[in-house]
Amino acid sequence: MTQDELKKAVGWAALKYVEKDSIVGVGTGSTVNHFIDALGSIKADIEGAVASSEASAQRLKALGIPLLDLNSVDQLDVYVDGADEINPHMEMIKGGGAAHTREKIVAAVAKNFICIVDESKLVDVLGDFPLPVEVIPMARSYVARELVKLGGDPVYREGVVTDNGNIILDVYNFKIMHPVEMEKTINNITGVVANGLFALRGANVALVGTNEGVKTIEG
Ligand SMILES: O=C[C@H](O)[C@H](O)[C@H](O)COP(=O)(O)O
Repeated sequence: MTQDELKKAVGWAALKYVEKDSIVGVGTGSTVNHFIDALGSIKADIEGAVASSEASAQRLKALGIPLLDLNSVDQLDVYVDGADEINPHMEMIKGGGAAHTREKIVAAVAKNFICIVDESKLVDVLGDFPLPVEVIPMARSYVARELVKLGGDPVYREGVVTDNGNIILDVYNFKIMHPVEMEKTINNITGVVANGLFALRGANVALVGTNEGVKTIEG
């Protein structure tokens, strides 16, 4: 199977976590795009969706799935999203598409985070994928210097502006042995909006697309 076929398989497999008449939290990215297509096939059975990005919102809208503002929702049963890396503790790196800040916010409101990935995203130690950090534009150089002090190698993602109007620094050469501490440490740098580590709030379930079928890992 191609990587896109594995993504499609997990996108559709995630439908089984969607309750009737519920509001669904929807992530961002090429894997989630398959989940959005799947959601379109049951749109009459759900109340609507909360999107974690403008891109996902557009896609949901195009399929006629009602969009809700997160501020009008107390709790979501499920949040479905992809990841750039996921480790055996269900901790992730996200933000390859610069959407991680809003993803964290929507995930925070959800009871269950269902992570959908193809098997290339499974790792033992996070950090081969450069860690995305969303930064207020005027703080870019300061934050970059602080990230160097932590042992990383930050690179400005040229030409990318997040949905929140900020910039992204991708941090190379981190071997992230303690994701929770690292997530807190980076978020404490003044000027950082959010970093792409999802360790304080990891996934509850991972659906992994493999050539032998979709595997379910519970956290
Ligand atoms: O900012 C983007 C998100 O965190 C994505 O969920 C992540 O990058 C995975 O995307 P994809 O499913 O396209 O590999």
